[in-house]
Amino acid sequence: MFILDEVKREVLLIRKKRGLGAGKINGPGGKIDPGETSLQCAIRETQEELGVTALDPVHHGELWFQFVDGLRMHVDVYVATAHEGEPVETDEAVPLWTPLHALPFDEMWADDIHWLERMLVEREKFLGRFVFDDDKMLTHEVKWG
Ligand SMILES: Nc1nc2c([nH]c(=O)n2[C@H]2C[C@H](O)[C@@H](COP(=O)(O)OP(=O)(O)OP(=O)(O)O)O2)c(=O)[nH]1
Repeated sequence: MFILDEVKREVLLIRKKRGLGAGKINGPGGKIDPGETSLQCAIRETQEELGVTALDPVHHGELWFQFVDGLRMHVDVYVATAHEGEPVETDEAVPLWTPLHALPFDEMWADDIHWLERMLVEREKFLGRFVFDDDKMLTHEVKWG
């Protein structure tokens, strides 16, 4: 989930403290619970990780990851331009309001540089496919529109 402040031109990121991608900067998110939609999951994870409720999130993209060890992962990406509550640090994450022109790609997942800024600035929708060997991205392919 990427929450935007359109006036300040900032996005609410997190530094993740534990779980997959611990130490990395990312949008809030996590695994779908039984019976939940991906949208409900993204809203719940954002509440759990930051104490903030995203309002009217829009589905903006899909990430398909193939890891060489066989693991596959599918991630739905949402953008919200309104929210309730002020972000707080939790056991899971530190909130980071970040200018859209200064996204910290060197501390993010390796694929993010290929879609995140264009999605947030141009508000385009996308589909991304990536092959990873552990943390290292081997191939990337992004389709827009
Ligand atoms: N931006 C971006 N996000 C990614 C990438 N890979 C990846 O798993 N994510 C997201 C999807 C999830 O929101 C989050 C990983 O969460 P997870 O489901 O494995 O982990 P978690 O430990 O937080 O899960 P949970 O126990 O809270 O459900 O990171 C990536 O390459 N780029």
